Amino acid sequence: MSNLTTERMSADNKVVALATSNDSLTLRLEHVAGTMLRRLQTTLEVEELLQIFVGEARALVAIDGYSHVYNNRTCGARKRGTPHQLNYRLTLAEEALGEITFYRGERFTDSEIHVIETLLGSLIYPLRNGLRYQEAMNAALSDSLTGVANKRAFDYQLHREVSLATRYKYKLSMLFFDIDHFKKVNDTYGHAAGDALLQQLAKVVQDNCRDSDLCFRFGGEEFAMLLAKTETEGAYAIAERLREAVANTAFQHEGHTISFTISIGVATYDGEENRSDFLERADQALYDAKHAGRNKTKIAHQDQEEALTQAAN
Ligand SMILES: Nc1nc2c(ncn2[C@@H]2O[C@H](COP(=O)(O)OP(=O)(O)OP(=O)(O)O)[C@@H](O)[C@H]2O)c(=O)[nH]1
Repeated sequence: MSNLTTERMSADNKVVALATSNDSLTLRLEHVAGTMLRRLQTTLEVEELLQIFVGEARALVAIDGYSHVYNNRTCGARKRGTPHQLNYRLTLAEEALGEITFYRGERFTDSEIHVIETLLGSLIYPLRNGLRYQEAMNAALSDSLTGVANKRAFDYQLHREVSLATRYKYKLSMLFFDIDHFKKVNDTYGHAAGDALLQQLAKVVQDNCRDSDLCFRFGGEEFAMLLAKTETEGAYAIAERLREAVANTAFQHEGHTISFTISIGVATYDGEENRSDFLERADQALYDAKHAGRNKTKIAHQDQEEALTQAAN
C-alpha cells in the first residue's frame, strides 16, 4: 500500500518529501493517505468524495467545515463561528477542479497545512473523475436548448418521487403544460424565435418556483413539473401563478414583442395508480385546458376511468 501511495503521489511534487521522510507524523500521514485513496476509489459522486476526504483527514487535522465550489455548484457549507479558512483553487494539467475551502474556529498551523496539502494529492484524481462523471450525467439528463432537465430525467425522477410519496404517504402533484398556438409563433417569426421562446418559458418557470420544484422539458413545447409534498389545491395555486406570470411576460425577439400563454393540467398522485396513469391524467387535464379555450389550468379527475369516459364524450 505504501508503494501505491508513494508511486501515486510522486507525480505531485509536494508528496515526494513525504515518501522520503520517516517521522511519526509522516507514517500516520502515509497511512491515512493510503486508506483515503482506497475509499476515494469506491465512488464517483463528488459530494461523497469530499465527505470521504474530510472524514479521513480529520484523523490528523481538526476540520470544522468545508465547501467545494465548481461551476456554481456548492457542496458542503461553512459552519458558524469558524473564522479561519484554508482555500485552494484545484487544477490538474490545466483542468479546473473548483475551489475547496476548509473552515475552523482556530487558525491552521503550518504542519496542519502541510498535512492537508499532502492529502489533497490523493483527492485530485478521484475528484477529476467525479467531476467528469457529474458533467456527463448532467449532459445526459438535461435539455440542451433550455437547460432544464429532460424527459429521461423526468422518467427517473417520477419513479423516485412516486416511491417516496408512497412510502412516506405524502402528496405528490404534477403540472403538465405547453405553449398555446406555438406553431403560429414558429410560422410567424421563425424557428429561432420559437427556440428563444422555449428558453424564455424555462426561465419564467424557474423564476416562479422553489428550488425543490422540479421542472422538465418533456419534448417539443411540452413541460412538466413535479411538486413533492403538494396537495391539489397548492399545485393549482402554483399553476395559476405560473400561467399568469407567462401571460404577463412580453417577450422581445429581434424587434418583435411576442406575447404567449400556456395551458396547464394538474394531477395529484392517488397513492395507487401506476406512473403512466398518473401522467396520463395530467395530460388529459392539459387537454381539457386546451379544450376550454387555452390559457387555463384544469385539474385532473381523481379516477382514471371517469377521466377517460368524460374524454370520450
Ligand atoms: N422552435 C421550435 N419549435 C418546436 C420545437 N419542438 C416542437 N416545435 C414546434 O411546436 C409546434 C407544436 O405545434 P402543435 O402541436 O400544433 O401545438 P400548438 O401550435 O402549440 O397548438 P396548441 O398546443 O393546440 O395550442 C410545431 O410547430 C413544432 O414544430 C423546438 O424545439 N423548437
